[in-house]
Amino acid sequence: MTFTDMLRGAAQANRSMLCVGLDPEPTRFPAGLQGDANKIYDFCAAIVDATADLVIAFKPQIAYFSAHRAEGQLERLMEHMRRAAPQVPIILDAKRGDIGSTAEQYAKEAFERYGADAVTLSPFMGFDSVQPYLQYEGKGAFLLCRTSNPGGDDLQNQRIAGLPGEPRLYEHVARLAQGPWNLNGQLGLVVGATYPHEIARVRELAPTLPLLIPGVGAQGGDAEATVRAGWRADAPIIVSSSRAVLYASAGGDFVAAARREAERTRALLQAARG
Ligand SMILES: O=c1ccn([C@@H]2O[C@H](COP(=O)(O)O)[C@@H](O)[C@H]2O)c(=O)[nH]1
Repeated sequence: MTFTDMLRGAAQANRSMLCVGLDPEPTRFPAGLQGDANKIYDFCAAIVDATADLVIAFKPQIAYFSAHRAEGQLERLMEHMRRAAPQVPIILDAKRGDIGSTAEQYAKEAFERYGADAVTLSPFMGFDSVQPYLQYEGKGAFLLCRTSNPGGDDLQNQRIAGLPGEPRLYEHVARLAQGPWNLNGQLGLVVGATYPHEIARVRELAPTLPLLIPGVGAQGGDAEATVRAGWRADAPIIVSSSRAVLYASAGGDFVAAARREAERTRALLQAARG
């Protein structure tokens, strides 16, 4: 089964376009786990178990694990997600980008070591830095296109003078991903929920690609505008929220609170489809 098949299956089964992001920060854990980096697995597994029937995907962000020397816990968590929620695809948010020989190692890390179904990548180093990931049949790769942070303007919004029509860099990335770079239909794009106009533009240029859309919740992105701009019946969007779900409560009820916030966000997104 390919990553895209998994996405469609989870969207349908869970009636969802919500992705729960797993960004474990021990200082924000509830009492009993608080400050303890050895509890990263326990915290994340509890969130996974509470939300697995509500999501289209899970998105662990690798930095939150490696910063705490918790790669072993990430391996266990990936195994747990595959066992407890086999229908839900896992997007490893690693934002890799390097020369081909190094990219081969990063691809091996994402798909063989961690068993991710998809990975996030920076396209900045060009196609040969993306190609090694495409050797893994059925796996997905999301290219950063128009990111959710204000600094995304610095490069992504600049026009490329040498190209016909002087497209903005993010528009060029969207065209490449929809067209010549998408050799086996494995590519998707990352577009921030904080920029709904750009989501709409990316959707115009990349009508069939899955869009990974972080930025609702803690970053204040507009969930309804996001869906109106990006959702198409035949092209999934994966709207990701991390902190708003993970830290919905700092108390002993954090699991129930996370589920409530995931339910609330899922309902908001579904309702916006019109
Ligand atoms: O443009 C981007 C690309 C990736 N991210 C990642 O998504 C989550 C957002 O977390 P929240 O707590 O929901 O704000 C985080 O892992 C980022 O690294 C992004 O925010 N924007």
